[in-house]
Amino acid sequence: MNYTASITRNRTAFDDPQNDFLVINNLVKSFTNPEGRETVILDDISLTIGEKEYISVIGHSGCGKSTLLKIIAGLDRPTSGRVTLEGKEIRKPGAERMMVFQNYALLPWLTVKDNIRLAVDQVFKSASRADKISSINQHLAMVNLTEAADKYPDEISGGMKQRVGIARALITRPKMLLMDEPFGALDALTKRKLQAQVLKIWESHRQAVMMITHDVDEAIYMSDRIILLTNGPQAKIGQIIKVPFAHPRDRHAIQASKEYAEIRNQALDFLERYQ
Ligand SMILES: Nc1ncnc2c1ncn2[C@@H]1O[C@H](COP(=O)(O)OP(=O)(O)OP(=O)(O)O)[C@@H](O)[C@H]1O
Repeated sequence: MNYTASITRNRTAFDDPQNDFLVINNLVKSFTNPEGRETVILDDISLTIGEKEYISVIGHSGCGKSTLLKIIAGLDRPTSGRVTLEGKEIRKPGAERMMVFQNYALLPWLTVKDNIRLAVDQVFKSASRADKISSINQHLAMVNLTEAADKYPDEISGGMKQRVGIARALITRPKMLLMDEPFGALDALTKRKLQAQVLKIWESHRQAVMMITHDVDEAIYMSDRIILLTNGPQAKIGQIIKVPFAHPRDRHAIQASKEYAEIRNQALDFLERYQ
């Protein structure tokens, strides 16, 4: 395999040659505390994401990663700057952007199947009952949950709950998947299995992904670019690392390469510098 690592610093919007599917332009986000003092959390973030690109965002706790994701989801608004998806400004949540949360966010009184059905009913209001059932079954199978379809969330493991969250997000065919530490609450083995499963699904149905993670190996294994944020307040994009490995990826093959160690060290050095 011919890997060529290219590592760039301080790239800004429009630098990416892919396309301008999601464009974050000079985004600033501040919060005002109860005494009326304003703190700038995210400071002048500019970034362009391609429509089939998998992006990871890494940064120390509290730097503003979830805030950035929430703004893209339309759950919060920037203080200044703009975020556009296919040229349209994001002002509120929409079915073309789906979130996967770290703590699953399933409805405990609904079965696995019905948690997924809820998303289908909200997005595909006019689809026939037969089509909905067939799509739900297909997505349950995709994340290996067919056997658990009629169980309730408190009857299944954390890894299974996260697979329900992923199936629920994927079934609506969003153009962009927003994942906030999706594997953060899982044990090491379940985490590896689910990372591989999600990557395999993404490799066969590519869409734009922004995933927040604290795990450098996860970011390298899964993503096309890694966005490193400096510490808050006033966090900025400190560095962007392009991951040069082609998809589909084999974790062991890429980990054995010289480029993997190089990228890993770059990311860890950055995080150490901003401790
Ligand atoms: N609604 C809010 N009002 C006031 N301050 C907020 C609000 N939401 C977030 N913050 C502050 O903004 C900063 C960034 O928070 P955010 O949750 O985005 O960080 P994060 O990088 O995702 O952290 P972590 O890695 O720990 O999840 C924190 O200091 C947080 O206290």
